[in-house]
Amino acid sequence: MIEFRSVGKTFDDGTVAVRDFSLVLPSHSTTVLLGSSGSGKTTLLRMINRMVDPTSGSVLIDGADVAGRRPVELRRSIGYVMQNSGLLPHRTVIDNVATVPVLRGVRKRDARARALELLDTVGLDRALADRYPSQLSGGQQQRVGVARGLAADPNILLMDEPFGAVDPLVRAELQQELLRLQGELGKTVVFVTHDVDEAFLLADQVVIMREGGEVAQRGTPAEILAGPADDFVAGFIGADRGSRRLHVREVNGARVVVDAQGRAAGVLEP
Ligand SMILES: Nc1ncnc2c1ncn2[C@@H]1O[C@H](COP(=O)(O)OP(=O)(O)OP(=O)(O)O)[C@@H](O)[C@H]1O
Repeated sequence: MIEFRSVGKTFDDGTVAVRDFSLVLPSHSTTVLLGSSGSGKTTLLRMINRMVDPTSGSVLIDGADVAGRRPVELRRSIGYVMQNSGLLPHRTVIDNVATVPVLRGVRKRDARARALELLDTVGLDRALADRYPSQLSGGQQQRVGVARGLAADPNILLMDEPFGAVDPLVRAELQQELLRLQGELGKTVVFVTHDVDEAFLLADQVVIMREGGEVAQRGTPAEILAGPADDFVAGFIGADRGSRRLHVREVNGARVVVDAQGRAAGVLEP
């Protein structure tokens, strides 16, 4: 379990990124921080592995304050996947995946063998292992990024807009892959995005954020859809535009669910 207790962050230049943020993130589930640019999502994510230290309050992992952990050691024990995969350009795919385990003392041969297994896990062909990142597509690079995030077998996986830079089709594929992986591995995933559909698809818990790290609403996707807390949330998730309203239409005796544009979304079971 990860817990933010009245956390604040004011950067050296006086920017208040987060005022007072509290949240519990249950283990083995996915929490999505959803909000527009500058709402403090990345800052909060990075507090978990001490890439950023809060200026007030504390962050706890399984009840222990991360302030008591050595940052480098903590960072290597937590998976981190970012938007542009963050791969080392002069290292091959397999070396990129094996880097952290080697730094943690795993023998190189063992780390490479495990890295090959991880390529399978994220749905990448082992034939790509000796390529350099620039020789991969964007979607393949992101998969390598996920494999690298999983390499140290962390309990916690931090994902900062990991699929933001790939085209919509590949993005949808990566989202499905993450759902499958999460079903198998059951990590504690913290996922940052400003894409509402992505958030609702992946999250067990969604946290909708306003500027300054203020929580506008927290709940399951169904709870938020069923009852947006205010106009800000309704606007953010598109409820006010009716774009998430589904209707039932009778077609040849069957009840078909259609979206705001009249597109068929599915059939209601009798
Ligand atoms: N190192 C820094 N120094 C000063 N201000 C910063 C620093 N890092 C972030 N900020 C500011 O803190 C605020 C929150 O930034 P943060 O990156 O956490 O937002 P975000 O919600 O992740 O945004 P995005 O979706 O654009 O990544 C912004 O106003 C940003 O400009």
